[in-house]
Amino acid sequence: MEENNYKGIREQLKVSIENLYMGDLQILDAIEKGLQYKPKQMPQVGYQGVIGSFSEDAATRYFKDQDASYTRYDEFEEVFEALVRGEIDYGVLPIENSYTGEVLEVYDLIGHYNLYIVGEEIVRVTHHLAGVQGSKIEEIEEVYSHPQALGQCKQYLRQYPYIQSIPYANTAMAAQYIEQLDNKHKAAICSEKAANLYNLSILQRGINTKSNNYTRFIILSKTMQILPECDKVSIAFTTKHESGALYHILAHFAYNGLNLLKIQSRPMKDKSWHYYFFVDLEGHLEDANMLIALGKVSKESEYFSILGGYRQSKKVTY
Ligand SMILES: O=C(O)C(=O)C[C@]1(C(=O)O)C=C[C@@H](O)C=C1
Repeated sequence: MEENNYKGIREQLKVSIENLYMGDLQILDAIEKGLQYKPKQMPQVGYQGVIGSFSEDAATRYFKDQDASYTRYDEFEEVFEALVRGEIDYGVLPIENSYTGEVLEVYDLIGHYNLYIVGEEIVRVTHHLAGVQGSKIEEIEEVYSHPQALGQCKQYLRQYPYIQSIPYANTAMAAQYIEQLDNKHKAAICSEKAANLYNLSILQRGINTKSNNYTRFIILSKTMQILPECDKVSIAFTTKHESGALYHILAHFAYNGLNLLKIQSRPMKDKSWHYYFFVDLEGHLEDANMLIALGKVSKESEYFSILGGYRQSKKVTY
């Protein structure tokens, strides 16, 4: 009598997913490693700016239940470098604001460094105009802040066309600089915490154009770390330069019932008019439909990388 080789649907599904990743099995290995990760006690966390920045706010909110220690860096790229060196376990970086949009430098750095997104935190961003003690709005000639913050307060600043907006590395670093300058003609746009810490007086509160002003921060790590409740997946890929290439890739998300949350393109710096696509999808890296779609996309794209699976940030309630 002939033997029945029926393996069961689950077993067959596993084999067909494995076949889909043939030649790219390291992708499945990285996911499996990510699923086995155990949260580290007392992590070292890095962010750009100084205390009082929105990045510090995002970092301390995200790691509030862990006994984390924090290291500050002057530039976004220094946070990436510290992660690669193993100096910190996590880096917290702004990626997108609800009003001014993407922090493009951070997208470009994600494309350049092989790091993973392991979480995200959305924070409410309220900006204040702050000057040295005794200064008055009418006397301000220059205002310093991060370009994103200047953009988020543009409407307010338009009332004072004689005030020059000067880009600075970070909102709280701008506040610290104003304290050092001790000049009543210069001001910073920063958080209330930064104004208090750097001994500035708030000349005008809440100057952001939209009161519902939020910035989404990502948490980066050297390894994939997938929590059980993960409901968001980020990937990066490049397509062939031919008709329908992106359309065909996006079709895999539609056919597998995946909701696309965001798509962003960025130029490949060493290949003119070619682009990296960064895509966020709703779902879990353990789901069969997700693995099938990503397996197909990896086969059809010239470059493909899973940036991570993580939990979507909770709604901001403060
Ligand atoms: O963290 C800070 O305070 C920053 O200056 C950075 C940053 C950003 O790059 O988006 C963070 C949040 C706000 O959107 C404005 C500026």
